[in-house]
Amino acid sequence: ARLAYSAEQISVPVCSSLQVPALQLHVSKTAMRASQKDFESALSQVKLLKDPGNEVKLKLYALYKQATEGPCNTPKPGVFDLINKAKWDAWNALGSLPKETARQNYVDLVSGLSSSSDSSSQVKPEADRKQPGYETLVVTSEDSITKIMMNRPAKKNAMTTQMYNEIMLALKAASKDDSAITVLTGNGDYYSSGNDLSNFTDIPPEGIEEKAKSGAILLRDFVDCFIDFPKPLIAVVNGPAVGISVTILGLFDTVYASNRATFHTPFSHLGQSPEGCSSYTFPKIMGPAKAAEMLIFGKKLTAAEACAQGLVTEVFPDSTFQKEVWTRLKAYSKLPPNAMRISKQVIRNREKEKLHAINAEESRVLQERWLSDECTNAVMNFLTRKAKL
Ligand SMILES: CCCC/C=C/CC(=O)SCCNC(=O)CCNC(=O)[C@H](O)C(C)(C)COP(=O)(O)OP(=O)(O)OC[C@H]1O[C@@H](n2cnc3c(N)ncnc32)[C@H](O)[C@@H]1OP(=O)(O)O
Repeated sequence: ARLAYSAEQISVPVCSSLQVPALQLHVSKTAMRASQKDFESALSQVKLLKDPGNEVKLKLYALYKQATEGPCNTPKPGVFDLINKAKWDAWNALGSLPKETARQNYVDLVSGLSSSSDSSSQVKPEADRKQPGYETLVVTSEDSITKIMMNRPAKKNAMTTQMYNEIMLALKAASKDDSAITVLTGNGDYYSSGNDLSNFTDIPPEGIEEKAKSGAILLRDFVDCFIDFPKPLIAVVNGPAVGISVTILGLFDTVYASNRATFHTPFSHLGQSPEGCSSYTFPKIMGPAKAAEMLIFGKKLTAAEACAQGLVTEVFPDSTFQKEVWTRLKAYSKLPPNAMRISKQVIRNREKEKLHAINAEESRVLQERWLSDECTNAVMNFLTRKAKL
């Protein structure tokens, strides 16, 4: 019955009944002087508030009636007269609360609503809402959404070692914050061009084997964070996506893409092999033949193709992408957070152990690939391509 009330259905009777001349208030003289002015000002203030929701409106209605007429004195409406019954119930629940107390409670409630609506209407610029401590990301939390935005637009959001570490930190923080959903997206024209190939040039004194080993540990830890992430995780793919930024999409709950986005995993071209659990999630999502074309032959998919194959949830025109996606996400973020988390667990939990084992195996294989001539030559080709031009 509660869900059947629209804000409009409730607000008309509640607000119209608030428009009662102050002289009709029967209160004691001392209390009148002290709080009638406050009460009257609360009555005016309430009309300026943003819709506070049906529950609060019922409270306001009940306190108003109690303050002006005393305890509930009308017959109980019939069971099918849902709105009037809810209003009657709210008023009747106040029992014999004195009029003065009801009036004071009304004033306090309106004052609380005014201050909270004042602070929520002050929209701070993104720079002020930005969480500190990240150099390669912009992390913000609002409207129950934590947004993790990769922020190396000049490098097409290529993922450096620092960015992998910061994404892990941001995901761990988001898993514990009070947001309902978490979003990964990219700043600029790319979602991400995948692993930053210059990661391969930073060889420690212990040698290339050590580099491959630490890379495999980093990769495994990074992908584990996605496997274990407890809340709904949404990718907002604002542009082309390459390599690991594509493969981990199989671990997201929802993937929204601009029609400018493409999906490309050129592992063989780079002498490498699949990661991000894609060797398991891609065949499961799109069937083994389509998965092989992407993961072995590096076929680049358009957003529409990726959607047809189940990797992408929905594609939006680039011109309205941000507006449409964020409107939808804001609506989703208002759903009960525990229910969403539990639904995600029910959907994902039985696969977790398997995914961790697959991640470990893919990381082990890649560690060897990174030491191969095929990989070294491909990376050198990319890093020296401009010099050759
Ligand atoms: C430890 C975990 C390891 C996990 C392993 C994951 C595997 C993968 O992710 S494989 C995929 C690796 N990525 C690529 O192969 C993409 C390489 N980049 C490109 O092919 C092109 O840059 C592009 C097609 C993405 C964009 O081409 P476009 O001509 O439009 O722009 P550029 O001038 O090339 O790029 C601008 C700028 O950004 C640099 N850059 C872009 N992507 C990368 C990258 N992945 N690694 C390093 N640097 C990248 C590019 O060099 C340019 O830099 P400069 O302006 O300084 O020249």
